[in-house]
Amino acid sequence: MKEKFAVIFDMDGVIIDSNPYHKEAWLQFAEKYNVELKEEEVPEKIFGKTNTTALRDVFQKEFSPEENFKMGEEKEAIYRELHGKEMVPITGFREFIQMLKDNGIPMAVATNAPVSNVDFIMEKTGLRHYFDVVIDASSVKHGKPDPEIYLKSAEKLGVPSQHCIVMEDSVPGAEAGIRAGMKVVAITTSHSKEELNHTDLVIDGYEELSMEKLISLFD
Ligand SMILES: O=P(O)(O)OC[C@H]1O[C@@H](O)[C@H](O)[C@@H](O)[C@@H]1O
Repeated sequence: MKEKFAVIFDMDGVIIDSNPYHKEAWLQFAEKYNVELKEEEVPEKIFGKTNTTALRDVFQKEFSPEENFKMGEEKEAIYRELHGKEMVPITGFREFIQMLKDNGIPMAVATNAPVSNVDFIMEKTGLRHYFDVVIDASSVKHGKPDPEIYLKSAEKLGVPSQHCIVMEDSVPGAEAGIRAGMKVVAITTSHSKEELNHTDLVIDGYEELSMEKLISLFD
């Protein structure tokens, strides 16, 4: 691959290992509203989804945009309270993006999460300055698994989508990257290798990645 490539990161489960806290937050939220939500249902119903989709699937009804926003923010306040004190990037993540930066690789964050969580996580981890583009759920019409957020990120980075690598942990997120025509590397923070093995590469940790390995995805 002679041309420059770009890397677009999902946020939850890729930059920070947040899904255990999201799971607990959703269980508390559902209990408060007296809605049945079993722990084992959370990965499929919630991981990688927008709050609008998760609220619809958990409550089994459609909410107005205003209700989605209000209830979503209520759930996220529980999440931030639970995760805020101990938030650190996933082991090896900081070193990985430093390596990309040193090699002049453009980087973006594209997340189904609301902007309130993006701001909170970027501030807590101090990582925002690494990214040329940061896009949250409010900037697109259709969240992942629709490819819109990844296509928009590539456009903003000024890199053709076939020269982009997506880093994902969720099933809908990996689908969005594949549908965007990008290379997808999946990390097993939230799902098993088997659930992610339709991607280009599955890793258990960032220490498995090098510039050579990333370049070889385009061979
Ligand atoms: O697109 P990302 O970064 O995986 O984030 C989207 C969602 O990821 C999920 O895993 C969380 O439970 C959600 O609450 C969150 O909004």
